[in-house]
Amino acid sequence: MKKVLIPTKLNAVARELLKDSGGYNVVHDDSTELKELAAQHPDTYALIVRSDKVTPEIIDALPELKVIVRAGAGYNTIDIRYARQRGVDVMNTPGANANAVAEEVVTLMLADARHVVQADVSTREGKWEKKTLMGRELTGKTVGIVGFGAIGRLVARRLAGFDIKLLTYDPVLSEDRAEEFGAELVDLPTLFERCDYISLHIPENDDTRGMINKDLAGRMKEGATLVNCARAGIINEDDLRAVKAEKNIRFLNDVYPKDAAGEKSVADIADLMMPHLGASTVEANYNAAKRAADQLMEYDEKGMSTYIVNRDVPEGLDEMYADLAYDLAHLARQWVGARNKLKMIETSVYGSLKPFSDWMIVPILAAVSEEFDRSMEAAAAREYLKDMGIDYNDRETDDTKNYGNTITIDLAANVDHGSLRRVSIRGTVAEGRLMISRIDDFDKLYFEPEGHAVFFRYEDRPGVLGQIGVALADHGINIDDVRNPHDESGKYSLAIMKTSSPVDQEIVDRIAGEIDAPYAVGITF
Ligand SMILES: NC(=O)C1=CN([C@@H]2O[C@H](COP(=O)(O)OP(=O)(O)OC[C@H]3O[C@@H](n4cnc5c(N)ncnc54)[C@H](O)[C@@H]3O)[C@@H](O)[C@H]2O)C=CC1
Ligand SMILES: O=C(O)C(=O)COP(=O)(O)O
Repeated sequence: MKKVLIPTKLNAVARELLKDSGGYNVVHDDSTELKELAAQHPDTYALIVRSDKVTPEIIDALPELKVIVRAGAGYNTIDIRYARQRGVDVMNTPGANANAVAEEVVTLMLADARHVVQADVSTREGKWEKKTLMGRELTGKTVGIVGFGAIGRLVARRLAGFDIKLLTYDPVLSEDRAEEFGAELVDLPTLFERCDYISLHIPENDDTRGMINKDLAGRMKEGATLVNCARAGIINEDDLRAVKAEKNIRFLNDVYPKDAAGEKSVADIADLMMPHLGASTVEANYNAAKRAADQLMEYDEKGMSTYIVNRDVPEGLDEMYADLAYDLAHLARQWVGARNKLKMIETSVYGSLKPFSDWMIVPILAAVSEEFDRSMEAAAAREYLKDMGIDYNDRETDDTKNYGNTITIDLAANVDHGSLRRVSIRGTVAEGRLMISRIDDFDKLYFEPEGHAVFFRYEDRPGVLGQIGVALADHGINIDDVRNPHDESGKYSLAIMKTSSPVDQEIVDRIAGEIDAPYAVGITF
């Protein structure tokens, strides 16, 4: 049974669903520190968290860990890059708690506009501050939503009853789509200049950290309100502090650098502060818990999930093609010699995959270089290649060749005395399976890159397959499947054998010597 650790306050539905499925041993404990729980349960397979910090130390303490599910939206508290390096997938449950946040935003806006907290305190104290607590109405005001995702859209819908003028900024949103929500798509400076209320609904990441700076805050209208129920790091606190004093900005806040008791650095500038309660409703907690359990079970069934956030596959690209690019590059790298210095990578991407050809360098590089982190961007990959002195060429391709949706990867590496060793490998996805269709001149292979395999290229003659089979058997290795195509000239043969267990390159090299095969590779996909 797979062990699932839930070290957080999460609706019991997650625990129950997983237990009922019969496949999971669930440890749900929200009163012990995650660090301590990790030490107690090193055999944890999946971790389900909320805003709990998942550091490299936690990941390292769980050597069996395969997946982290963030029951919620923001995953900036999880070291997703480190998780990637360790082969751990990270998922979130987008939208599951969005309505709770949207309602919190409306609550904060109205509470501040009508001085609800202050009025309660002073009335309890026996005061009658009817004159000083004059309010403002939300109706008819201009509201700007930064980030028009699950929460941003719901804020728009919930506020619709107030007859507001709605502006939004989101780089992936089209004007037409914004219009469908009754919103005008504008740039960020315009949004800050025109709105009475601005609500932030973007993730915190390298692009958005400190995004709300002096320039943007300085554009706000006198007395306008800024709501942050997204993440603390998005706002440059000192810049906001400076502008707030000048312009009487109202600042309503739910989020902090750290989710913990203690003094808050924003206390002097925040007009309302909540202890990160955006998602803390019974309904959202149930939804997120259920989604976390359902997604985990689906992930285990299919071995894949569209909710994975640290594999970085672009929208519109079937994840399988990213895996294909990885497997092709992995095989090509072994083919040119895993320890030989790589000199050149060339990709030829056909059919509907063409728009993603630039991005393909990410899984390719992850396959050919252990240090490269698959969660990185294509631009970083190209920089990395430049630094390593590896030529990279994404070839223009011609679809009249009828190659369908295929990827070809050519690699060249330096062998002794500056000579180059090259390989060209093509593959596709057919019937939902990855297929390697060509290696150099060996065509129509349709070989599934899965499990363990050995490849030997040799001058064609009878008896070689038998020799390889006997040599493998001597090492206790069984053969599960064999292909033995000839190249176009008919002079060379390629033996592809799937084996019951991995075959050390040392054994492969010894067999290659016996059968005089200059190209020989043992690989596990
Ligand atoms: N206070 C709380 O308890 C909660 C806070 N959150 C925070 O809210 C954030 C948004 O959540 P969702 O709406 O569910 O996520 P989402 O992924 O559905 O939406 C985020 C939107 O932000 C947009 N975006 C990304 N970078 C941007 C940029 N530089 N400028 C403008 N827009 C940008 C994206 O295109 C996307 O449409 C989460 O990442 C999380 O940090 C989420 C849930 C609860
Ligand atoms: O889902 C999110 O991004 C949130 O910020 C909610 O955090 P929480 O689950 O309440 O710790």
